[in-house]
Amino acid sequence: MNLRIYFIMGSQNASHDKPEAILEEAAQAGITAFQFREKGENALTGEAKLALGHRLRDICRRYNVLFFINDDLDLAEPLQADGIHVGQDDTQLETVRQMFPDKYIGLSVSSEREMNSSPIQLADYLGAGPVYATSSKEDAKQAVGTDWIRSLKHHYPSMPIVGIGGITTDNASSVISAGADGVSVISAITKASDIGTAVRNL
Ligand SMILES: Cc1ncc(COP(=O)(O)OP(=O)(O)O)c(N)n1
Ligand SMILES: Cc1ncsc1CCOP(=O)(O)O
Ligand SMILES: [Mg+2]
Repeated sequence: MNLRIYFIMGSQNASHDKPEAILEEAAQAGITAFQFREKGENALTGEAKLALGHRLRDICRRYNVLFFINDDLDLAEPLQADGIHVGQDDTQLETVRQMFPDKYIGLSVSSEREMNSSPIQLADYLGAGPVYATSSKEDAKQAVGTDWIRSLKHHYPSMPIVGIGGITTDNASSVISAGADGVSVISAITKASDIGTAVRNL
């Protein structure tokens, strides 16, 4: 499971181009994982969401990029997702693991309290953040900094961790130096003037 450059996007993040075009360019440039996160005020629902999911899934398959779905467990089978990402307010990790014993499952963990109350060993990786301030998530928690990655890695040395939130080509190396196995980004790619360069710099 290669989470080194983990790109997240839904149609709400693709203001200047089609999500398919953005993902194709990012995949060509070397992202290793992708999460379909269709969320927020103008997010697609129902058939339109599923159809976009299928198109993005196909791109990931062509480039050998891992395909994750965010929150919406109903998409996992129809889109033949490699994995699912859930947070603390989503379906409980125990339930997700029971439903999908063979898929990768990621869990968001933002604090010591969340860490202590989560069945961490049921996860395949942890999403740690927001590391820095972000404007891509309306209900984002307070930024936790790279110290949180250090602390999580200390408690779970063999659990893969990706940093998320406000990560850019300038600060990604600090996230990796703190112990993360990968960086997870939305705007560093969707808002880049040159997506290929952004991915390669990440
Ligand atoms: C890789 C990764 N890490 C963290 C998150 C955040 O998940 P969550 O806290 O459930 O928030 P939403 O993304 O659902 O708004 C993530 N999606 N991916
Ligand atoms: C989904 C999510 N979870 C925590 S921060 C965040 C948004 C990350 O977006 P960006 O990379 O643009 O800061
Ligand atoms: Mg969630």
